[in-house]
Amino acid sequence: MTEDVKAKLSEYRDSIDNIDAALIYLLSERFKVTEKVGLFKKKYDLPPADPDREQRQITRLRELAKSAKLDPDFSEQFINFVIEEVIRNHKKIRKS
Ligand SMILES: C=C(O[C@@H]1C=C(C(=O)O)C=C[C@H]1O)C(=O)O
Repeated sequence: MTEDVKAKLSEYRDSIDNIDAALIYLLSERFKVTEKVGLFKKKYDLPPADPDREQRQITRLRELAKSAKLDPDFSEQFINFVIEEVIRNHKKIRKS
């Protein structure tokens, strides 16, 4: 690898590292809110999962992904992965 190639790759990776950090902070904020929702649902005896809400989120995010030139299938998989974890947490909160 030439020094130029190394420098360019390092520049791209610095940018990736910043984006990854932003994603972690954003996810952390999202999980802070969903924890509040979990406590709220426990208090008012609401079910941990809401499939209708999830379907609306998926539809919305698939549209957003298309306009952002991101693969809508990837976006759907990603949000399903996150929601799955949220529901797991809500079930734990409900039992606590
Ligand atoms: C956060 C909620 O609970 C669950 C988790 C969701 C999410 O992470 O976006 C969406 C719907 C629910 O299945 C909610 O009902 O709003």
